[in-house]
Amino acid sequence: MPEPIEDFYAVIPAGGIGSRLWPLSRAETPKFLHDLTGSGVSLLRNTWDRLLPLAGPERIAVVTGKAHEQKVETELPEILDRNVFIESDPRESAAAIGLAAAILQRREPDVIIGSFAADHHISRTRAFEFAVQQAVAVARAGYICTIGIPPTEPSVGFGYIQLGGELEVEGAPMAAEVERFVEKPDLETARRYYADRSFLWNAGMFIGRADVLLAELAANEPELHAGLVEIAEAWDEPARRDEVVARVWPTLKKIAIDYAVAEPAAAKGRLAVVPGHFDWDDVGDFASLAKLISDGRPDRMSILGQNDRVLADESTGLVVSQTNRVIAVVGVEGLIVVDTDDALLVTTSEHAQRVKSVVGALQESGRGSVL
Ligand SMILES: Nc1nc2c(ncn2[C@@H]2O[C@H](COP(=O)(O)OP(=O)(O)O[C@H]3O[C@H](CO)[C@@H](O)[C@H](O)[C@@H]3O)[C@@H](O)[C@H]2O)c(=O)[nH]1
Repeated sequence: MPEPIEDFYAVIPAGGIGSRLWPLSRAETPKFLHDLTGSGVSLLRNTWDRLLPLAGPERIAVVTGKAHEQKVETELPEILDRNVFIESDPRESAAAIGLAAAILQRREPDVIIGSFAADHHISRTRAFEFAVQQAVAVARAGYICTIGIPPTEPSVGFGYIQLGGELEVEGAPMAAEVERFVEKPDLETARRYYADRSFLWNAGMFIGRADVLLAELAANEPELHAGLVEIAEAWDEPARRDEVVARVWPTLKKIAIDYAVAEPAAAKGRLAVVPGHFDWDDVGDFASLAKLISDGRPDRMSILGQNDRVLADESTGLVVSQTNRVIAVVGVEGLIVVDTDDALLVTTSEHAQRVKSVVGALQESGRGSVL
């Protein structure tokens, strides 16, 4: 096991409702609070455990919404209070990660931070650790470093990283400059990038010196940066924090870090990448969840939950059972059934990405209580 990296802080932004996993993932209990892989613990807890050898328990921070504060602390009883950063409302990943960067940089001017999604599945953790160790070495050299995953399909759900020239950084033998970063291209572009072997998927991890990340944010989104710095200055003073947060946070622009930092940094030659040779899955929809838990047997029905109540005969796909109801599936391929107390979803693997639209429709039609 590696020794924790001295000047490193791991940040876990835990927000977003995982709308493609509705009705399993809800506003109250989003994806990161679920055990989707049968490991016995939530994805958030898995993320914490994975980061522990790299950062140590006192140097992992979580950025999350007010509504999830209690649950996060139950999942991570050893997290220090000073490392839980609560947002009054979600303002997307640039604000969430930027807030952590601004607070931590004020406390420790030269700190290197790594941001890691709360809801991904990763196996072969030694290879993950090696990638992060290399990314930290690259960050010390002044770059913002991403981790790139070899694509397996032309997905439109990921950012794409085009590899540039090799980087000469000690401790990072596989690092390269990023020629171009393109967040979630359209299908035609994704197909082109997939066919071109110089592109990797962005794994959604950003490692950089906090001051470098903040400088990039200041250059591209000056008002967002100024607001975050104002909040960070008051954060560790309880008497001022509430007033400043209440006044400034709601004014901050909602934008993903991929647009606010990664794309522009790549255009200026300040973004780097280390390939990740570990198994990585963002468990973004039910089709990928079905694949993940199929145990290498796509010819069978995967079952999550009360599996003694599910009868599957010559069927493939996924049944998620959260009720006492018996579910029988006969002779259907690629079926997805998600049964919860107040909502039932039926779709197919092929259409799993479209589940997100149900969430929008429920919101618009005033039936948001089941979200
Ligand atoms: N605290 C907090 N966290 C947030 C918020 N919005 C998003 N996050 C967190 O930020 C991370 C990224 O989430 P998204 O911004 O929804 O990104 P995405 O659609 O999953 O795409 C990102 O990840 C892909 C890999 O899964 C990348 O391929 C892509 O380029 C991008 O970085 C996740 O950990 C999510 O929980 C927020 O308002 N508050």
